[in-house]
Amino acid sequence: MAAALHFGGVKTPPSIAAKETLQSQSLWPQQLRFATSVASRPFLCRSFKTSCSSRVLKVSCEAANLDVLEKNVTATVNAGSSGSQLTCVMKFGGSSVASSERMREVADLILSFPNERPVIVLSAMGKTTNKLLLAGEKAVTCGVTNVSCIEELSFIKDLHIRTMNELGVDKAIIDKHLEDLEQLLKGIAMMKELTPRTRDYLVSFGECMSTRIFAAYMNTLGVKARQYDAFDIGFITTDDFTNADILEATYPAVAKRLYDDWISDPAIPIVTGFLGKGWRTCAVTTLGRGGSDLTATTIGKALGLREIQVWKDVDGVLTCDPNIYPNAHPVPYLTFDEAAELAYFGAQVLHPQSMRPAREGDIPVRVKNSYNRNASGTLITKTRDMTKAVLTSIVLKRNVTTLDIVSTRMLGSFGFLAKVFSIFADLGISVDVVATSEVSISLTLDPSKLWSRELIQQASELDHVVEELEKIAVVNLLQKRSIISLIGNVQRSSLILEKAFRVLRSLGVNVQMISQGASKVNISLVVDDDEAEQCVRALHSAFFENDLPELVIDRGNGKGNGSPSGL
Ligand SMILES: Nc1ncnc2c1ncn2[C@@H]1O[C@H](COP(=O)(O)OP(=O)(O)O)[C@@H](O)[C@H]1O
Ligand SMILES: N[C@@H](CC(=O)OP(=O)(O)O)C(=O)O
Repeated sequence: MAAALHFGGVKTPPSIAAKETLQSQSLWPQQLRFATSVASRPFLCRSFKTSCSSRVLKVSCEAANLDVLEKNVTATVNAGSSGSQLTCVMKFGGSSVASSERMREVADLILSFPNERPVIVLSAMGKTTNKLLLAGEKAVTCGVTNVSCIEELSFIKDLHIRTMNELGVDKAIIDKHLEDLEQLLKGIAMMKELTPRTRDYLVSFGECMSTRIFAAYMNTLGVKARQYDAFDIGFITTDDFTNADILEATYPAVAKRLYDDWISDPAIPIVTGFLGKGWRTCAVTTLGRGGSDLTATTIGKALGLREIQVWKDVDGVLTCDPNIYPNAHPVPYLTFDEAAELAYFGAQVLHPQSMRPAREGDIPVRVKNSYNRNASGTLITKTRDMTKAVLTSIVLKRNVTTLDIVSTRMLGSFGFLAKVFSIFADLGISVDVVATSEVSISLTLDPSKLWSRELIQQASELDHVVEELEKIAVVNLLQKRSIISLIGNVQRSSLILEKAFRVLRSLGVNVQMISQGASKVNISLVVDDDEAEQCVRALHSAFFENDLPELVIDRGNGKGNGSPSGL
């Protein structure tokens, strides 16, 4: 296998000390509201402006027919005072709103920021999405008459009804959803199939119900709140069911709808996370698992808000997955690039695409713990002071397939690389990590793209990839691999690699591939799945607890004997 390392120069990002100082003085400083220019976000009339004019894309979507009308719309924002605009997004994930008790806590948390006028984004309660998917799968085989006995359906009904009872809200608000959900499951049972499109419609019930319950609860507290289904307020997506992308038309549409409503009748918007509307089909789509983070950052960008807060069940982005290493600790600052890389390479804490809107809108993202609101969390911004940074976080992506492709020299090097990548493009398979020489390529395939397909389809797609590649190369397909990503200051790559390899060598682990991404914040190492967790734990100890193994001598068995030598 050929592995290529490319260590390019990295510019030291300017310090964000000024912004950080403001934020440390007061958690959500008013001053930052005016930090970015209105001109850079033409749709918005922020601060003291009383009206603004902008070109808005109006999308009307009717039965597989998309009309995109460009219209000059004058949105009049009669703010009255600087204090009346929406200020931030607060997103609460499933773990934050898992029960009535949690919903009370979240309402209290929101109200503990009296200077904020937030847009709230909610996920489905607890593990509702998983339960809905399981119920759907059971419905395929259980027969129509047995649908009402599906355990997960009963669980979902009980959870939501109990929550409404305990919160004292009118149960009628989700009666129709519970009825429709059961009907849908009967439809699936009758058809004996669960298509990706139906799957998305099925899981949408989770967010549609949690937001209705929460908005009703806020109203009972005397706080005016208004529920929104994202697919009704302009979240326009591709029709890639289960993993849809947000289209540009979303930003002006969402901004117009939320601002118009806010101006004419102010009420805290409570928006369903995770959901959209396919631009061709007009059917409900989802943004991929964990997609409510992306909903939050999209709204933040659309409205040009001061800050996007994502409230989780951990004290921020941690130095590694706490399920692998319970002593992982919070990372106080990250750049959008670091966070994106971390999310893309498998850290469940953020949706892989969620940093894009925040970066484009240059809106800080704060990851906080709704169970421990005083923890300072992680602040994600465009730049940060990297002078002292070495490693920020270690991320593990399991169950990866790697391919070693060596040219049979039927093509020149240009033709070879182009042909290889065109095969992946034609099959719609994303590649994660790549290392190349002139005549060979080692790469890993993005498992999330394969997960969304049926197992049988995955297997035949892999066969097909290999078959195509074998026309020009010798191919070696290796499964059950893991990517360990070292996210940090790759300007210190030699230091990072020296330390990392010392740790891996002490474990007797051979790295099968190594690559540094173009983002310059990530070094990826590919190892066997069954060695990966042990490696992450040892790397964490070495980098974050200074528990570095002694230098070792290789005695020919690849394991070393623990006695120091110059590496
Ligand atoms: N590097 C990491 N930092 C923080 N949490 C992580 C990390 N890697 C994995 N996790 C997991 O991500 C979970 C939070 O993400 P998620 O479940 O999507 O939150 P929510 O449902 O609240 O949006 C944590 O409970 C933790 O187990
Ligand atoms: N409920 C969806 C969307 C989401 O973002 O959830 P969470 O915020 O709990 O990760 C899911 O489980 O994927």
